[in-house]
Amino acid sequence: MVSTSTATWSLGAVAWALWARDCSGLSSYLARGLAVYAACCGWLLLYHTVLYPIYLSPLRHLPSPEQGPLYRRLLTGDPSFETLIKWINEIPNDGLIRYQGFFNAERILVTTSQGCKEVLQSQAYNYIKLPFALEVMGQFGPQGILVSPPVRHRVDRKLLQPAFKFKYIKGLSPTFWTEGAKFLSVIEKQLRDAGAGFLDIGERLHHVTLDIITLTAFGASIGAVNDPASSRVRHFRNLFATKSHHIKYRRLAFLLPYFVYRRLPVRARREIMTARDVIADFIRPLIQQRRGNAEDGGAAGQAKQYAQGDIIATLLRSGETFTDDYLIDQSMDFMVAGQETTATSVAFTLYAMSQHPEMQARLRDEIRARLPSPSDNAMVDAELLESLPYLTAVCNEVLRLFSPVPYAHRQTAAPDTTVGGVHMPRDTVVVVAPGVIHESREVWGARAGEFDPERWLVRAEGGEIVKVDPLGGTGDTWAVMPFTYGPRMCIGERFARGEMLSLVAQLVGRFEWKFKGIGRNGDKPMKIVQSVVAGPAGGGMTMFATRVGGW
Ligand code: HEM
Repeated sequence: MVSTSTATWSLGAVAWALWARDCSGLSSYLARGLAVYAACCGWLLLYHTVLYPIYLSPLRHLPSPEQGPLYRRLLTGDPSFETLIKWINEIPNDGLIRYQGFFNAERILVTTSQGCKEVLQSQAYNYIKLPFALEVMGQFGPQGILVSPPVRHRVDRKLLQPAFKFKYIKGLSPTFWTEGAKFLSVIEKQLRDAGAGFLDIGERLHHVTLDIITLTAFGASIGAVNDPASSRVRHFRNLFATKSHHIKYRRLAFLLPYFVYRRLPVRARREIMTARDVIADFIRPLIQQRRGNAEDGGAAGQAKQYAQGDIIATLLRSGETFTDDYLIDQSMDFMVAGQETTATSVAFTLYAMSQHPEMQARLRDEIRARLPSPSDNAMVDAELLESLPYLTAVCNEVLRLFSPVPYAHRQTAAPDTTVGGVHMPRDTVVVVAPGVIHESREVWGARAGEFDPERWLVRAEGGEIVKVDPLGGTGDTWAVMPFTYGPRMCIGERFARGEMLSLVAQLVGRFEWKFKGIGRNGDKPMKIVQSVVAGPAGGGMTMFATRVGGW
C-alpha cells in the first residue's frame, strides 16, 4: 500500500510539472515549486497531526491518557519518561496504551513484557527503526549495523557476531582492569592537584570508556584519560555529543526533509562530519595493519597479539571479506553505541551509591575482600569479577532503574503486524521502553520504583547468598531488558557488563563517593534526560571522592 507521504509527494510533483509548464524563467519555476512544496507540507501536517490521530486511526479506541487541548500537544514534545511510567502503572489496559507525541503524532506504548517480545523478537523484522533516527545515525556510518534495514541486518549480524562471542569478550576483561587502574591513578592525581576533593566524574568516565573501546576494538588507545583536552579526543567526543546544539540538530531530522537535513550548514553537522573523518583516519591504518597480519597467518608475534586482542582483528580472522569502509562504518557504530552507554551506567552507579551510603559501604567491603587492589598489578579476569554477587546485583539494579537506552522506538513496515492480537497499521509508531517496563508494578511488583539490589540475590534459609538471579525475582526474561532481546539486541552486552563491573569495582573499592551536582559547575540537582541515551542533563556529574585507605 502506498503511504500518505509518498502519495502526497508524487501528486505534488505531478501538480508542479503541470503548473510549471508555461513558466519562462527560473524564478517562476522555483516560486511555483515552493508553493507546491508548502501545500504538500501543510496537507501532511494536517493529516498527521489532526485527521489521522483524531478521526481516522483504527487504534483510536485503545486506552489513552488525558493529554489536554490539541494546541498544547502540538507545542510540547513527547511526554516525559516519568509520565509514561505513571501511565503504565495507572491506566487500566490490555497491553497497549495510545498517546500523542511530538506534533500530536500517534504513539502506541507497549505495556507488557510479552508485547515487547512480539515487537523485538517474534515479529522483529516487521518493524524498522524510526526514519528520522535512521537519518541521524546514518550520518555516523551509512553502512553501520545500527541503521541496516531488515534484509541486510541479518547478514551484518552474522558477519559481526563472531567478534562478540563470549570466549573473545571474556579475554578483554584484563584490559578493562588495567585501563581502570590507570584511570584511578590519573583521577587520584587530579584530585590531589586540584585540592578541592571533587571532580566531574561524569565527563572523566567518557574518557576511560573511549580509551577502552578504541583499545579493544582497534588495538590502539586514543589516550583520552591522560590527555582529555587533546583535539583528537574533542573530535571523538563530537561524534555523538550531548551538547545542546547537537541535540537541537538531531531534533531537526524529525521536521526537515532529509535532503535538506543532510546539507544544513550548521555547527553540529560540521563537527560530526569532522569527527567522522578524524576517526576514520585513525582507524584506517589500523585496519590495514591487521589485514597484513591476518594474511600472514598470524605467525608473527605482533599478529598473534592483535589476533587475540581486538574486535577488528577477530573479524578479519573470521575468513569473511570486509571492505575498509564497511569496517569503518561498523566501528563508528561500536563507538556510538558502546561508549556513552557504558560511561553513563558507571556514573549512575556512583550516583546510586551516593544516595545509599550503607549499600556503598557494603559493596566496598565485598570488593576489598575478594579482589586485589588495582595498585598490585594483579590480573583480574571475567570469572573473578562475576563471582562478586553484590557487585553484580548493584550493577543489575542500576541497569534496571537507570536504563541507559530508555527507548527502542519502532515503526511498522509490513502488513499483518500485531501486538497482543491488535493489528498495527503500516507506519504506526510503537514504543518499547525498557526503562518504563523496568518500573512497571505489574511486572516488578509494588516496589518497582525503589532501588534495591537485594532483589537480584537468592539466599538460602540461613540467609547466606547462594547466587544472583538474572531475572531479579520476576521469573520473566523479558522483564529485564536493558540490552533488549531479539535479532537487534545489543551485540555488546557482555562487553558492557564486563567493563561496568570492572570500573565500578575499582572506583567504589578505592573511593567513597558523595554527589555534588550536575551541569557545568556541578551545582545543580540531579535531572536525567531520557534521549537516545539517558544521561545527566547537560552531560557532567560532579562528585566528592574521598580516598579510603588500605586498598
Ligand atoms: C551499558 C551499556 C549498554 C547498553 C545498556 C546497551 C543497550 C543497547 C540496546 C538496548 C540496544 C538495542 C537498541 C534498539 O534495538 O533500538 C543496543 C544495540 C547495540 N549495541 Fe549496545 N548497549 C551498551 C553497550 C554497548 C557496547 C559496549 C557495544 C559495543 C562494543 C554496543 C554495541 C551495540 C550495537 C552495535 C548495537 C546495534 C545492534 C544491532 O542493531 O544488531 N553496545 N545496545
